[in-house]
Amino acid sequence: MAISAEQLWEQILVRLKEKLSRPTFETWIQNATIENLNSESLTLLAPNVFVMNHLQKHYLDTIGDVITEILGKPLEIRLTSEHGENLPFAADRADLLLEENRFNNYAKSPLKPIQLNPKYTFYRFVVGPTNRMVHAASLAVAESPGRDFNPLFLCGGVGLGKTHLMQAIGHYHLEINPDARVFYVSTEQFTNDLIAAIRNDRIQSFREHYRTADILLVDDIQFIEGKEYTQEEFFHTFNTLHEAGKQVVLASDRPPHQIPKLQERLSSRFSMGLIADVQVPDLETRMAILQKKAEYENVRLPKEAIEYIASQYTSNIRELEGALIRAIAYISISGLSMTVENVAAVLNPKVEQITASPDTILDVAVEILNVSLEDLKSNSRRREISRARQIAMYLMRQHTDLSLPRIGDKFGGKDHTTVIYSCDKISKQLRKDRALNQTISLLSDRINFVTRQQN
Ligand SMILES: Nc1ncnc2c1ncn2[C@@H]1O[C@H](COP(=O)(O)OP(=O)(O)OP(=O)(O)O)[C@@H](O)[C@H]1O
Repeated sequence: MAISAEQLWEQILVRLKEKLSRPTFETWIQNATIENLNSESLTLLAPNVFVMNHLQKHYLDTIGDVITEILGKPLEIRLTSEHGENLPFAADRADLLLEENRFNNYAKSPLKPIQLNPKYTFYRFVVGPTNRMVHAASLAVAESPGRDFNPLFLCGGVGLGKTHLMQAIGHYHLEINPDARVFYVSTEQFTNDLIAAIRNDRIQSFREHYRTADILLVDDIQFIEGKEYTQEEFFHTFNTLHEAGKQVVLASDRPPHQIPKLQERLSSRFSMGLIADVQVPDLETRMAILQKKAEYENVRLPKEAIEYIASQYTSNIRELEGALIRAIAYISISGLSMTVENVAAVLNPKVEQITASPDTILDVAVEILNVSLEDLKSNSRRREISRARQIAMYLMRQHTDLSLPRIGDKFGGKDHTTVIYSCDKISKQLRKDRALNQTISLLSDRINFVTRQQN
C-alpha cells in the first residue's frame, strides 16, 4: 500500500472534521490514533474504552465511508483502547451519556464553582406589586435556608429577574454566614460537570462537591428535559441535600409540570416546596428599575425619557436595560440632550442618510468603533478591525455617491470586490442582528450630526 498509516489517519481526520460537528470531532475522534494498518484492516486506538464504545456504536460507518473515499476500497476497522481496565463506567452507563450532546471542553477541567455576579443582590432588586411575593420568599430562603420553602422553584418568562433573585439569595446568605457553601450552577454546567466526572473517573468528587452544598442554586432547570442520566444524578443530589435540610433553589422558564420529558419523581419533588412566579413588572416598577440602573451608571435622566423607555419595553427587563444603555451611549457620544424625541430616534431608528464626505465617515468610524485610521486602511484581518472596516465601507456606500473603486481607494486601495463583499455582508446581517442595527444607526446619526455642523 502506497500510503502510510499516519498519512491515512491524517487524511481521515481532515475529512471527518468537515463531516462532523466540532464538539463531536474534538470529543470522540481527535484523540484516537492509528495502531496498525495492513491491506485488509485498520486498527484504531482510542484513549479509553468509553470512547472506544462510542466510536464503535456511532462513527464506524462514517469512518468506513471516509476510508473508502480515500482508498477507493473499504477496509475492516478494528478498535482497541488504552487503559481499558480503568474505565469508570460500564458500557451501558456510557450509553446513557450519549444523550448529552452539548459537550464542551470541560472534560479535562476540574469542577469550578461559578462566581456570583456582584450586581445581582437584593439591594439592586426593585420590588413592585408583581414581584413582591417572590422577593419575600427569596429573602426568607436566604435568611433561613432549608426551612420554609424547600425547594424554592422560581419560574417566569425570559429576562424577568430569576437569575438575579437566585444569586441574591446566595449573596445575602453569604453575608450572614460567610463560611456557607453556596453553589450557583446552570443546568448545562451541571450536565457538563457530570460528563467530565464520568470520563475522568471523578464521579465521587463530583458527588461530594454537589452534595455538600448548603445552598444549591440551579438555573434554567428546564434544560434537564429528556436528559435521563442527568435527571437520575440530579434526583440523588436533590434527595441528599433535601434530607440533610440543605436548601435547593431552582429557576425555570415554566413550572415543573410543564417541563416535557421530566421524570415524574423529579417533577413532584420540584413542586413540594414553593413555586413562585416571577411576573412582568408594571410601568412604575419598570421606571424604578431604569432609575436605579441610571444611578448606578451615574447618569441623570429626565422622567419623561425614563417613562418613554419603560413604556416601549414591557415584557423583558434585560431588553429594557439594554434600551437604556443604548440611549445613554447615544447621548454621551452625540452630545445631544436626553429628550423623548432623541431617545425615540435612537431606539426606533429611521436612518436618514445625509450625503457626507468620506473623511467624515472615516472620522466617525474611528471615533465610535475603537479603531485607528491606519487600521481601517490596513490589510489587517483581525476580527474587530475587519468588522469595523466593513461597517465603514457600508456607511460610505450609503452616505456618499462614490463609486465602488473610489471607496476602495479610501480604504488604502482595496479592490472594488472587497467593497461589494463588505456591503453585502453588512446588509445581510442587518436583517437579523439588532445590535448591528443599533451600531449602524448610531454611526449614521453621528455622521449626519457632524455633516450638519460642517455645513
Ligand atoms: N426587579 C428587578 N430589579 C432590578 N433589576 C432587575 C429586576 N428584574 C430583572 N432585573 C434585571 O434584568 C436583567 C435580567 O434578569 P435575569 O438575568 O435575572 O433574568 P432571568 O429571568 O434569569 O432570564 P432568563 O430566563 O433569560 O435566564 C438582569 O440584569 C437583572 O438585574
